[in-house]
Amino acid sequence: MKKLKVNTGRKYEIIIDRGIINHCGEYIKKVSSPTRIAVVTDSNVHALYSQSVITSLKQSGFIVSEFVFKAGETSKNFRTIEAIYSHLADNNITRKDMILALGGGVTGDMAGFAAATYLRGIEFVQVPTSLLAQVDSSVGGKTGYDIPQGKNLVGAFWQPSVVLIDPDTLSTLPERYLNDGMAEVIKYGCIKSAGLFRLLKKGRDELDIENIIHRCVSIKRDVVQKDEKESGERKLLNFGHTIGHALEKIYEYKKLSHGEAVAIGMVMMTKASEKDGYSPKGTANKIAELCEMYNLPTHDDSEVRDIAFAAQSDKKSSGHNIDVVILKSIGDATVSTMDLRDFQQYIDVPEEV
Ligand SMILES: NC(=O)c1ccc[n+]([C@@H]2O[C@H](COP(=O)([O-])OP(=O)(O)OC[C@H]3O[C@@H](n4cnc5c(N)ncnc54)[C@H](O)[C@@H]3O)[C@@H](O)[C@H]2O)c1
Ligand SMILES: O=C(O)C(=O)C[C@@H](O)[C@H](O)[C@H](O)COP(=O)(O)O
Ligand SMILES: [Zn+2]
Repeated sequence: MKKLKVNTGRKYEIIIDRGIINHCGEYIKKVSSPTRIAVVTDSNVHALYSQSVITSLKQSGFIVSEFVFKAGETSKNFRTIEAIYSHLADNNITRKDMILALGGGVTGDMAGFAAATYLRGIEFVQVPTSLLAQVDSSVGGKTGYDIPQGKNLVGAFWQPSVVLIDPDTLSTLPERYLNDGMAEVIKYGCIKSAGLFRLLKKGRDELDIENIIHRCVSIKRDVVQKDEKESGERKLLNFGHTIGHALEKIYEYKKLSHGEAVAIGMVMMTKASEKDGYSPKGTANKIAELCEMYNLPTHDDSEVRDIAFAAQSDKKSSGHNIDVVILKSIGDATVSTMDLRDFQQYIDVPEEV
C-alpha cells in the first residue's frame, strides 16, 4: 500500500492498494460519516465493479443508490449532469451525504462537478478505474463537462474527500485506454521528470504500474499543492492540451480519446517550440518515439487554421493572449504567453521539420 497526503484547501489522502475497491466502505468511514452514498459510474464499469463497491458500502452501514450513464466522452455533457442531479434529489441525498465516482476521468469529472454544485456542495470520493484517472484526473479537484463550443468549458475546483486507487482494476481496461493513460504519464515525464521519461522507454510490460501511478500522483500532488486554482505552476499540467482540446472539439469528442489528442498536442507544440528555437532540436522526435511505443498518434490531418480557431475557446486563452506550455528540455517546462493572432503561425510547422 502507498499513501500520499494532499495539502490543498480540503486536505485528503490518496491511497494506492491492490484490492482496495473491495474495501471502499471501510476507508470512507475513516474520513466521513454520510448516511447515504450515491455511486456514479458508467455502463462498462458498472458491469465490472459496481457490485463489489456497493457490497462494501452496504457492509459499512451506508444506504446506497447508483446512477449509471452510457460510457464515453460524448456523455460528458449537461444532460448527464442534469440526470445526476435528479438521481440525487430522488434518492434524498442531503448535505451530510456523499457521491462516489467509480470509473474513468469522464465519471470523475462529472460526478465531481455534480458534488461541487448540488446543494451548493457535498462531499465526494474518487475511485478511479482507468489508468488516466489513476495517474491524473482523480487528483487535484478539477471537475466539469464539455459543451459543443469547447472541452471542459464548464467546471469547478472541488477536491475529493479521499482518492482510492486500485491498480488491479487495470486488468480489465481495454488496450486503447491503457495507452490513453500513458499519454498523461508521458506528459509528467516531459514537464517534470526526465527520469520518468527515460523509464517509460522500457515499454509497458517492463513497468511496475503501481510505482508509475505513485510517481505521477506525487508530481501532480506537488503541483496542485503549490497552485490549487491554476494561477501559475498548475498550467504546466496542460502541456499538449491546448492543441489536444482543440482536436477533441473538432472531432466532437468522438474520434480521438483525450490521451490520444494530448499525445498529438505534445508533439505538435514541441515541433513549434523547436522551430522557435526554444526547445532543443530533436525533442519533438523523442516525444513522438515514446508516444509511438504506446500506440499513440503523433499527427493529425486537421488544418492548423481550424486547430488555432478551436484553441481560442480554450481556458488558457485570455483577452487577446493564449498561454502555451513549452519544454526547455525533457523534464523542464515553462508557460509562455503569446498573442492569439500569432498562435496559428506558431504551430504551423512543415511536416519534414
Ligand atoms: N480532472 C482532471 O484533472 C482531468 C485530468 C485528465 C483528464 N481528464 C478528463 O478525463 C477524461 C478521460 O478519462 P478516461 O480516459 O478515463 O475516459 P473514460 O472515463 O471514458 O474511460 C475510458 C474507457 O474505459 C472504460 N473503463 C474505465 N475503467 C475501466 C476498467 N477498469 N475496466 C474496463 N473498462 C474501464 C470506460 O467505461 C470508458 O469506456 C476526459 O474527459 C478528460 O478531459 C480530467
Ligand atoms: O489538473 C490539471 O490542472 C490538468 O491540467 C490535468 C489535465 O490532464 C486535464 O486534462 C485537465 O482537465 C485539463 O485542464 P483544463 O482546465 O484545460 O480543462
Ligand atoms: Zn489531460
